[in-house]
Amino acid sequence: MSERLFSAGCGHDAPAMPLAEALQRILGAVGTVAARQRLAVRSALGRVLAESVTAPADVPAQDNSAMDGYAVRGEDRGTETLRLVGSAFAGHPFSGRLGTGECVRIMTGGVIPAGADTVIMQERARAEGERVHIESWPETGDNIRPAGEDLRAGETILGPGRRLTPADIGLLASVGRVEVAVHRRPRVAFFSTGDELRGLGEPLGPGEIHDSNRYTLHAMLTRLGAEVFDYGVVADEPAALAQAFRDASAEVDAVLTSGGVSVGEADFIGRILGEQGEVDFWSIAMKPGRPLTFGRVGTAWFFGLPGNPVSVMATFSQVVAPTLRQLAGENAAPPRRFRVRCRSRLRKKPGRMEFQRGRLVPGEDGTLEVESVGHQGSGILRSMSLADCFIVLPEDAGPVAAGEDVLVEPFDTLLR
Ligand SMILES: Nc1nc2c(c(=O)[nH]1)N[C@H]1C(S)=C(S)[C@@H](COP(=O)(O)OP(=O)(O)OC[C@H]3O[C@@H](n4cnc5c(N)ncnc54)[C@H](O)[C@@H]3O)O[C@H]1N2
Ligand code: MOO
Ligand SMILES: [Mg+2]
Repeated sequence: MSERLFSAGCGHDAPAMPLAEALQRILGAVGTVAARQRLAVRSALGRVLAESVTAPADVPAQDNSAMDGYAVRGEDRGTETLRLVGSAFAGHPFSGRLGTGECVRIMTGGVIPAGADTVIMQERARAEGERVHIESWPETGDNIRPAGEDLRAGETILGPGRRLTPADIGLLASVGRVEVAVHRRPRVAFFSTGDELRGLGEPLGPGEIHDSNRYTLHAMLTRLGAEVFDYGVVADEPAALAQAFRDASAEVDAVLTSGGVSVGEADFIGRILGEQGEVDFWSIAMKPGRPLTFGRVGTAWFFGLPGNPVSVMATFSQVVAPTLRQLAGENAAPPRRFRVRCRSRLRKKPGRMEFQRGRLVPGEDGTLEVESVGHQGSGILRSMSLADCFIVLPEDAGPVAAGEDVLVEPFDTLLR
């Protein structure tokens, strides 16, 4: 742990840190999981590439036909009848060379025979045995997909830090890649804290609730491709929490908890983190999510997420996800935010950057607009379920009147 990281911002009287500053601090401290492994291309979906991949040859390797029809010579343009001299089906090239007045039957994907430079689609021609009558000539060069049109030999097609998408998997296959080097997945342990929490299938006593945060966390971690270690529910008891901190931090890159980070008499996370590890900051100027706590325990990074279910999701998406993406070696872009008209009136007090839950809708003229999903309390998990974007309101902003522009951040695959 660097001196710099833990030299400032600690203590329960420190002011809430702006989100951007907190992120910069964390990302500056957290490196990348160095270990790599080689995986079969088929198994690499969602993994982060740890090498640069170049195309060993042009794709497609040869000029080929975009249509079923006849390969011809542009010089013969205007000739009404051509002589059929062979065929070029996909996988079965024509081995000869086209002479004056000749054509070759060709199928989509068939290699353009030597001498040919144009394909006439079969709807524009009529064959009678060896004679092919051309009804209308295209421009010379039409209906040909040139070699290297998709990829050029030597061209970098994917770079380190790329999280592989389905298209990338296909692209790798298209250049004949069998295996790729990827980063090891980040290992993340997590547990819920709270005497009131009951597991699924257990009846609820007075004042008890079902533990939902552990399920949301598991789901979001799964979307990020983390290797997860679920340590269950831990009671609001310092000794039990201290033990859980020790158990969970062994051999993982990060530990996440939910609950117990505020100032209540059963909120022990900050204290235990201080005893078992180090606290960097414990308050962030974001709503929901103010008491987000960050530090280090053993060799793992620690994130104490607030207990409120929406606070868990908001802090995870804004702070934990970028951190885990970086740990995983991903070259992640900052969140994409767009300015759109807001249909709803929004309550907001200056002080914290807010992540209100919204839904994107087409306006009267089809332009994008956003509306609030309603109740914005940080205990209203339904607001996340109904939403498809965050309405991002800056720290110093006040209320928003209906019809004003706001910034929206559409949910990506982490939250959808
Ligand atoms: N006097 C103050 N009180 C509070 C402040 C404050 O600044 N001063 N901040 C509020 C804010 S903002 C938040 S956010 C919460 C954070 O609370 P904790 O992280 O201490 O979480 P808990 O007190 O343990 O629980 C809060 C809330 O969430 C429910 N919860 C907890 N875990 C789960 C779970 N796994 N699944 C579902 N729901 C869970 C819990 O029952 C509570 O209702 O503090 C405010 N208070
Ligand atoms: O900061 Mo808290 O998450 O608003 O309820
Ligand atoms: Mg509390």
